[in-house]
Amino acid sequence: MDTIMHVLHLKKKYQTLEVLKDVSFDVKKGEIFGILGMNGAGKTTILECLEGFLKYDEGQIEIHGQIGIQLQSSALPAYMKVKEAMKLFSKWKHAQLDEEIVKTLGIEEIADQTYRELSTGQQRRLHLALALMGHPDLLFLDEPTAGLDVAGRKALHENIIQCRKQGMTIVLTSHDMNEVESLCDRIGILRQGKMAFIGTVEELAKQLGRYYYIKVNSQEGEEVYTTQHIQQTLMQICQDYQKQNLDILDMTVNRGTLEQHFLEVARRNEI
Ligand SMILES: Nc1ncnc2c1ncn2[C@@H]1O[C@H](COP(=O)(O)OP(=O)(O)OP(=O)(O)O)[C@@H](O)[C@H]1O
Repeated sequence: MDTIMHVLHLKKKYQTLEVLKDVSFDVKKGEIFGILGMNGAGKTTILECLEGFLKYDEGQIEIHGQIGIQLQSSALPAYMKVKEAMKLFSKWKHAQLDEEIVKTLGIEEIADQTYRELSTGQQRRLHLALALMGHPDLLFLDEPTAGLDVAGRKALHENIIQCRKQGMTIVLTSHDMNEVESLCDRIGILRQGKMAFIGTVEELAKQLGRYYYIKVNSQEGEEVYTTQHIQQTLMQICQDYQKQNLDILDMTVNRGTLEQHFLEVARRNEI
């Protein structure tokens, strides 16, 4: 897969606070890349450097293609109507939005409303619509679904997946591990100013999943076992339940959740 963006040895300080110490990663064409990190890790700082809003101190950013940027909340004048914002951006970008996107984002229904009258979900859909104008190759989304309800989040996820289907590459930040798991092809975990992990969710699990978590349900209730030796433990559990005359009603085995793995990497002091 071709690379659409190279980030090499990026450094950024705010006065004396070294937020980005040495950040390097590549984004492949057509993928959804998630930047993860605890509060204050520097996710927005990276995005703003990539978007060209923020001057960085050292390093290189190479982008092959046109970029689309999602506005922050309350970025538009409160009394500007949605259709006026669409017109303004259309003039500015010399582009129209596809009918299909206007429809799926539900822009027509809110066209006559002012920005201040929009709900958080409607604002986010408008921000996405404006970012998509001009068909960018690379779309930057900073916590695109923060503050949305389940239905709003699901709808926006479908829009994001649709963008990828149309060939767009997406770089997003998120604190929602379910969102990351369902949307992102690869993730980068930021810790202490560096990328502590870059790869797929499965690769992260493989790297960290030294333990198996076994959940067993019987008429006595639920028990959870943790083991490094899966076959031995499964046999042992079956024997024990048989001995006690208990029926295993349901059993699941996994190697920990993305949230557990993320926290392990994001909080660790040493790589
Ligand atoms: N303009 C600024 N001046 C000084 N410090 C700043 C500025 N912007 C951000 N910071 C600091 O830089 C650090 C990284 O901030 P940033 O917003 O990039 O983190 P983040 O990972 O996006 O956090 P969150 O998950 O809370 O949104 C924080 O400690 C923040 O306080």
